[in-house]
Amino acid sequence: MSDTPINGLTGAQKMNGTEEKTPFLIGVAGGTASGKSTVCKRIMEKLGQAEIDNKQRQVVCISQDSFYRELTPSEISKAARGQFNFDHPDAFNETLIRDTLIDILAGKMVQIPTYDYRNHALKKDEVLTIYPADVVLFEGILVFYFPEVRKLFHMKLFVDTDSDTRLARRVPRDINERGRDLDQVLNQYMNFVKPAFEEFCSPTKKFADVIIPRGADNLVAIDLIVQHIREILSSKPRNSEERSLPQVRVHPAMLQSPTKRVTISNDVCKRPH
Ligand SMILES: Nc1ncnc2c1ncn2[C@@H]1O[C@H](COP(=O)(O)OP(=O)(O)O)[C@@H](O)[C@H]1O
Ligand SMILES: Nc1ccn([C@@H]2O[C@H](COP(=O)(O)O)[C@@H](O)[C@H]2O)c(=O)n1
Repeated sequence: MSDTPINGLTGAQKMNGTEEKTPFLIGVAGGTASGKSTVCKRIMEKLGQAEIDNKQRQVVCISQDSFYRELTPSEISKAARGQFNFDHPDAFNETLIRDTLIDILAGKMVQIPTYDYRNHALKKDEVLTIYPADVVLFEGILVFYFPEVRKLFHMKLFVDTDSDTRLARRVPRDINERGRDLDQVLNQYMNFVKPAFEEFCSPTKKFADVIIPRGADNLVAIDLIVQHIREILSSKPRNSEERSLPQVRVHPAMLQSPTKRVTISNDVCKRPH
């Protein structure tokens, strides 16, 4: 990458006396079950990154769901009844998303928790360590919603899958993987997911540089994106030893964790169930 400033950051920044490379940050937005994480997974696979050890990876993927804010006891009981709006921007910790991405752009290693959809809470004892990489994919329903976050991306993708297909995928996924029953999934969808998609997510499509119709089925779009990433990677140093790992941002939720930390090292795009 050249040293031409992109989004206010330069390709190489001085940190603690060490030259740090700024990763190329790609935002991947789209409605629920549009295929965001599947698209990221395909990109990682095509780049031969899926099987590589976390520390050595040049491309990493992070989910916005790791940044759901902690709920109060009354919100947790609402969530258990399917009456909490997880699709509203207020459900996320915007400041932490921004600060974490800024650290990543500064070449720092960060630690983030994974998300437990069954208990509507962060898994404080399952930590995903994100080592400095050349390309970082950040995927989620509202990654383009917050202006302070949106402006950090070098490239913005929007996965555009029709809402019938998304609902048809969400129902079995939420029942099989997220511990929900059919009534709960449909009620939550009609009361919160669909209206919030229309109000908050869909309007962010206009910020995208590339819209990917049909998600992971769109092999042409994925190949074009992969080709672009290859060009970025070919201009970056290969040797991960050239990077230093000076500082770690630890997600505040993990500071309260009394249990041991598990570093998940080989998940392509961690979407816990
Ligand atoms: N192109 C596809 N064809 C069939 N099933 C798909 C496709 N893309 C995603 N899925 C399935 O749909 C569900 C949601 O996909 P996922 O990639 O997790 O979406 P998102 O990250 O946008 O929520 C998953 O069960 C996934 O396996
Ligand atoms: N406790 C939670 C947290 C989130 N959700 C739903 O997840 C969706 C976002 O994840 P995708 O993989 O579908 O992009 C979002 O639509 C929330 O409704 C949930 O149901 N419970």
